Amino acid sequence: MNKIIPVSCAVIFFQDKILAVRRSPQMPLAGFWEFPGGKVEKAESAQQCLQREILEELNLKIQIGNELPLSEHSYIEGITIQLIPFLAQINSGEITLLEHDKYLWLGVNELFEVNWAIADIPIVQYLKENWTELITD
Ligand SMILES: Nc1nc2c([nH]c(=O)n2[C@@H]2O[C@H](COP(=O)(O)OP(=O)(O)OP(=O)(O)O)[C@@H](O)[C@H]2O)c(=O)[nH]1
Repeated sequence: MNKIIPVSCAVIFFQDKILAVRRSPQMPLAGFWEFPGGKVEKAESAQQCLQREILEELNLKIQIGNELPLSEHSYIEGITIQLIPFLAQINSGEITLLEHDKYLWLGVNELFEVNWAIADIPIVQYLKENWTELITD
């Protein structure tokens, strides 16, 4: 039996760059870069989850935009992570790393300079291919 775990994540953009965060040593997949977000809980939408997680992880309030294509990956047999990415912009707050240990703003030519979690790679590739249409201020 395969279990699907929906995970919302935010592609936060600002001045032609997107925000990437690094998983800290105490997290699974430590050292890998990802988009901030987390598992969608019962009784919340993917967007509600994202507002909650971004506040918990970065102390930011965001405005959520379009949903981007899903990416699925199975790190463990029988469990599939279904990543649901949304474009987002910061509404208020300063980035405060409450769970991750590093963040970077990446431009289109820097996207692959970090070691992304495997499930993120198709999303990053999609961003690279559609950058101008997607990431405009
Ligand atoms: N948030 C987030 N998780 C990702 C990404 N890519 C990716 O493979 N994942 C995986 O998706 C899962 C999300 O778990 P999480 O630890 O961020 O979520 P959470 O805060 O709800 O976790 P918890 O309830 O286990 O504490 C992890 O297995 C994580 O490695 C990504 O870009 N963002």
